[in-house]
Amino acid sequence: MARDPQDNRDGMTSAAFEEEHAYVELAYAALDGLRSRIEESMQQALELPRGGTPQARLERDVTIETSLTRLSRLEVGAHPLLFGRIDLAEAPSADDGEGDKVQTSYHIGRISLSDDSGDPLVVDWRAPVAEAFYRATVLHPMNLRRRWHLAVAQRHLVGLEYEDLVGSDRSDRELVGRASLYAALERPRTLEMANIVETIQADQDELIRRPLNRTIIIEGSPGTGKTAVALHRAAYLVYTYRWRLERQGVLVLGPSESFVRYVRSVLPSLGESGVEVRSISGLREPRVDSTPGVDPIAMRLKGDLRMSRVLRKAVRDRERPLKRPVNIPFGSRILVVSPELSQRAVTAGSSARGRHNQRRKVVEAFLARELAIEFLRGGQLSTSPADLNENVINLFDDDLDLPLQLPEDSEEDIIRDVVLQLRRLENFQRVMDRIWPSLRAEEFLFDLLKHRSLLRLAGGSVLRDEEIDALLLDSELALETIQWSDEDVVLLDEIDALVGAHDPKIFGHVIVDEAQDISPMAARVIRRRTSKDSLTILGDLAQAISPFRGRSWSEVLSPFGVSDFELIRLPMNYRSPRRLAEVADHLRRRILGSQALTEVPIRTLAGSLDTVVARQVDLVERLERQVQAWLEESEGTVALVVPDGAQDLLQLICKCQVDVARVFVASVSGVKGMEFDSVALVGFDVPEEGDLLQREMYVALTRATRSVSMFFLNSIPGWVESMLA
Ligand SMILES: Nc1ncnc2c1ncn2[C@@H]1O[C@H](COP(=O)(O)OP(=O)(O)OP(=O)(O)O)[C@@H](O)[C@H]1O
Repeated sequence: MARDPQDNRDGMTSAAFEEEHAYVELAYAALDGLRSRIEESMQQALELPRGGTPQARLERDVTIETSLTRLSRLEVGAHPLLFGRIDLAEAPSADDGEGDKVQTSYHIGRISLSDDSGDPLVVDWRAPVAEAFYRATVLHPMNLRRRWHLAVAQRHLVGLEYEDLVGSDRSDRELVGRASLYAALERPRTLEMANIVETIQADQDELIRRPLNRTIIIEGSPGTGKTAVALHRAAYLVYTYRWRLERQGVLVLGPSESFVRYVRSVLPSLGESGVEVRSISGLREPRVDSTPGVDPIAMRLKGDLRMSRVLRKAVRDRERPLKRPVNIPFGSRILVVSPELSQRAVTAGSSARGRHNQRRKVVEAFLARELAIEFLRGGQLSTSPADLNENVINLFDDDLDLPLQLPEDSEEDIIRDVVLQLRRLENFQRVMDRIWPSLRAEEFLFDLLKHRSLLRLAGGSVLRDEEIDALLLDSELALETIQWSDEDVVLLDEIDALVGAHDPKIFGHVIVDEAQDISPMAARVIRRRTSKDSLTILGDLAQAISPFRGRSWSEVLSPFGVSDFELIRLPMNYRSPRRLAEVADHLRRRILGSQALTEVPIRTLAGSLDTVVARQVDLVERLERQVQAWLEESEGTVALVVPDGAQDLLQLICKCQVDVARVFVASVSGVKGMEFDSVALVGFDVPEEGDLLQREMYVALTRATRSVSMFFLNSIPGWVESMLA
């Protein structure tokens, strides 16, 4: 990185600086001008008289709609409008029109802007021309002579630097915009992730700009920028394939609601609103409040692919003929639904197309028609006093508009009339509910998980007895008060699909972050929302902490129905300071064994890691002191993390009196994918290293950008001591 040769010591008065300073002002003035022109035309449309021809009304609505969309695309908030400039080595030939101005340098920014004559003032970072800004290296200069990095704050240029790409002897692995990158990496964190658009590195850019209709897996250890790549790729795809993705949209999936909150401001800060960011359980419509599961056995079972067979069978079990005949009083007659008739109705439903709830109509039509034919043949005359009573009521029931048989009516007319009346009859619907009920996922799952007999009927051939026991809900629970788990919501979504309750939205591209823990059943939730083979999957097998940990990428991917994918590794760690990277590397090798590859930590900060033994009685106080010290040391954030399942400990440390705007308290699953300046790991004291605890420790420890303290409640386990030695 070099400064402009004419720079004086503070670099503020050089000719280049002045020139860029003026350019930044010009670009902001153009942005303001464009915004006020759009606002003006929208205002004019709003002031038009309300009435007018339908054509005029339509035009006005379109003007308002387009103005609002254009304004939202020009929204850069407090972020710099532009941050880079590229100078071309050779000007492109101007063969597309005589007298065209040949552009030899471009400014790169968050959005595209042109001057009054239509020449680009700022080029959107996602446009093809901007690619060289991120990717050019000395070995592959991509026709760049020089690359500039502009630091802009509050609409003014405050710093300027450049790199020469020709005539320099730097190696190809050079970081792009080193000074800006380091400044970004060293800044204190907030509880919301920041975008990296100004400092995207070449290998990240290459992944961000991969074409749409592919499945790629991006793996990398913690801090290699997977989430950053995921979000910038979403913004890139929406921009580049706008005409295809405008309606369908792009979906980014994260591991939890806290993760969704953590990343939610990145896409708006990139000026992109066409991307939905959700957790998997947050995908289902209508939304169900759910919490992460606590019982690993039930969690594993509910995520197991066998559940799709159990649920399919459970739905079929609700499509069942009557065991005994049922009488339906109808006028002065009794129509009998025999087991044999109900069986034929079920068979008609089973062989029809569509899903369970839609096929109910077929069953209903079949049954009503058969009964109407019976009616035509005379049915049975009612004799029982109860029936007669009901018949009398039926006869005077306004709703029952009994078919009046006129001589000219054809048999078909009469049948049609009877069918209509039967369908409105409560007794008839009651029979329908017995043989082919209309199913709602919540009630259906609640019934299934509450009754051993139903579970055994549905799952007896694929689940063992102890597995059925593990799935059973507490018999005291009521549907109105049940707390669904995230895994239950995955099952609800499967049931929706089986019964045809809600048709899920299909996205043009789906990006799945932290995919290592996606259960096979959750993969089906995603697959139902994905257009074929247009997926970006990101994750790290060493960070798998769910009951499905220990799988290979092929195993993770198989329930997605994708067999053709490319696996790419991100090579650099942008998060961990040296000491933490070293310990993390050690843990990674213990978890993955010989397959563990090491990423290059690029930060120079040493960082710190210490251990504390605290007794339960003074744990809260000691944590508070540590948190206070960290908060005074830097403006950043702190996380207090306990192992998953340590509910009591979590409740205890929630008592810490801390600044909630900067301190986050959670178990390991709740901090997956997130980042904090300092992290306290609390209660990881297991004498023997277990696979799960090591993985959880790995996830928790690698959240920190500066310091980690491990608080043990008994003593420092030997395996931890030897690892830290
Ligand atoms: N090119 C870059 N410029 C500036 N910051 C970067 C860049 N790449 C990554 N970072 C920063 O590095 C940190 C780690 O990135 P990110 O959270 O995307 O990593 P990750 O691979 O998803 O980690 P994990 O596996 O732990 O979820 C973030 O603060 C991110 O902003």
